[in-house]
Amino acid sequence: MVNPLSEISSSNTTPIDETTLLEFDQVGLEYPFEGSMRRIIQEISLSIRAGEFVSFVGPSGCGKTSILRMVSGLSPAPLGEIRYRGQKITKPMKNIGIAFQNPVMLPWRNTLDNVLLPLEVVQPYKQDFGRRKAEFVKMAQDLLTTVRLQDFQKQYPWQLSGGMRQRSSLCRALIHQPEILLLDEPFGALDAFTREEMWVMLQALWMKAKCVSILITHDLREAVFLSDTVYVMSSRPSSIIYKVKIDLPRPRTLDMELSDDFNHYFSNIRRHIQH
Ligand SMILES: Nc1ncnc2c1ncn2[C@@H]1O[C@H](COP(=O)(O)OP(=O)(O)OP(=O)(O)O)[C@@H](O)[C@H]1O
Repeated sequence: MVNPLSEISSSNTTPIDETTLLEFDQVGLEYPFEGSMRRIIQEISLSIRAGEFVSFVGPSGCGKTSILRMVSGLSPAPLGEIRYRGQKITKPMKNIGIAFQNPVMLPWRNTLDNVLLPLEVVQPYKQDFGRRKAEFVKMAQDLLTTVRLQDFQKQYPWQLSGGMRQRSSLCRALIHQPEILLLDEPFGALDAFTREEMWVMLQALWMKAKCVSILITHDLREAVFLSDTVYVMSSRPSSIIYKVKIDLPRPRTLDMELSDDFNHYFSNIRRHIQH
């Protein structure tokens, strides 16, 4: 059985940089609703280490997607602050990768060219694109190989399955080596078998990229499988009601889902959500 103290220990099996990359300091959120302001997030304070994989789970409408928007800087935190390397996030961040539930790929570009796209538009890669193209193609091919799409580089999005498109979009989100990867229910549209395959591939990508990953998901097994830390949010106005460190060794395998430890984590998280 899992030692219950592991839930408050800082043990982690992934060799990563221990420095804090992101800090949430009394972050709150409200939106206008029917003529007044409605509180969505009451207060969240937490910190995320460089290279950590965290998930947020909680009831619909508690503000999970809004957390990603605040971290991205597209909608900076209106109450309290989120700091990246000690600096308050006030504008869109440059070094993030994003993957959503429905990957948008350009239909006139093949898989390889879709993955390369960020390097054509994001500095400092953009200015060097012509000169370093062979190196960039190699980077894209390495990512595609990690998700077993090495034989589909020349296919167009409409020639790929939903799972393949999502794998390509994860490669595209990581090609510019972001420090933070934001994942908003990336596998929500996939069937259960494909989704589990995607967990394994995302884990492989993340272990190579060593970036912070923040996953929003309704799938508690997905959160346990992938995360170093799972945060459970209450309903609106929300706060963090439970934090658990997932002390399973990496790389995790799908067989681990059957283990007592895995199920202990899963049922504890589910119990806190039901509360
Ligand atoms: N731009 C906005 N203006 C007003 N209200 C908003 C805005 N964006 C989100 N909301 C409201 O804030 C609340 C939280 O939205 P958010 O999408 O962050 O929740 P969520 O936890 O991700 O939900 P779900 O699990 O259903 O995707 C919802 O009630 C939503 O209607």
